[in-house]
Amino acid sequence: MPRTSIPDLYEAYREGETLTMLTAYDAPIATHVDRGGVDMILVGDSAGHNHLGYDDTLPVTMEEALSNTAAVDRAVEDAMVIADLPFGSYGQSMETSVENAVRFVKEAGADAVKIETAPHGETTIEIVDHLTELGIPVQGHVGLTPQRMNQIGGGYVQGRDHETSAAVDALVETATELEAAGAFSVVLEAVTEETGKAVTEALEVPTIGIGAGRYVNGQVLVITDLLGLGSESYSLSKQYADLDSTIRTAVESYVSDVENGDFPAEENVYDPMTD
Ligand SMILES: Nc1nc(=O)c2c([nH]1)NC[C@@H]1CN(c3ccc(C(=O)N[C@@H](CCC(=O)O)C(=O)O)cc3)CN21
Ligand SMILES: CC(C)C(=O)C(=O)O
Ligand SMILES: [Mg+2]
Repeated sequence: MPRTSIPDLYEAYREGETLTMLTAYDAPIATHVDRGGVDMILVGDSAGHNHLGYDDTLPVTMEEALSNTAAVDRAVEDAMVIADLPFGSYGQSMETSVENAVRFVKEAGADAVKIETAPHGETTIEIVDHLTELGIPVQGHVGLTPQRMNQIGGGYVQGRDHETSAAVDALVETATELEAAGAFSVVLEAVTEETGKAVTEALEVPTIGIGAGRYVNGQVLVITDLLGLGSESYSLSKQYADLDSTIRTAVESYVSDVENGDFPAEENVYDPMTD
């Protein structure tokens, strides 16, 4: 069975199914995310802080993002694999933007790419248009766009002052422009529920929310938040497991077993060769 395609996604969406997406940065986690049944796996540039130990997403390089995507690609059978284009890998010229996006498809096995767009960001909207024409499906991303954190200044909810504000109008217009440029769906990050609803109503393609309330067409979370693995807790998220304590307890038990001489035990020791 081939992986989930754009038509498969649209069919599920038309049938009223709420779409599911999670991030993954490596093969073992991607295996569980895939077999667990999500529609889309995003190899997020949130790997920066959640996988690679950086402070945020900005330092993530092409090579790191390609390596993460290839690892996820090798593990995934069913879900659509979307590569998040890292900061600086698109936007400086159409040529390098296309070249870099193509590498995710050709070298790393991505089925689609995702690009962040600032309010009315003409440059990235044009890139979405070009990539779509070349056969690379593009997911848009508006609202809080962490690659612009140096401008935004922190984890601030975007376009908060209700439907009347210019900020919300700009979000709706930008998402509409992304759809017109060919984006197959649009991620909405950290916006009020009213904004999420307004953008979703304005678009025909599905909206995927993270901290965008209930009236969107799909949800995405960062996998390490969901697993309780080395991340802060955010009110937009939900923690379904506590891997931090599971892993810490396992490591401490190993250390004390070795120190106490309880590991290796008899069953962990090889017998001599017998004839
Ligand atoms: N691991 C991880 N998971 C995430 O979900 C996540 C990140 N990292 N990094 C940044 C983005 C943006 N996120 C967030 C998180 C909280 C607010 C929030 O509650 N903002 C408050 C202000 C908080 C403040 O004063 O700093 C607001 O009212 O705008 C917004 C966006 C979560 N996101
Ligand atoms: C949170 C999602 C949408 C993302 O862009 C990421 O994980 O990098
Ligand atoms: Mg991202």
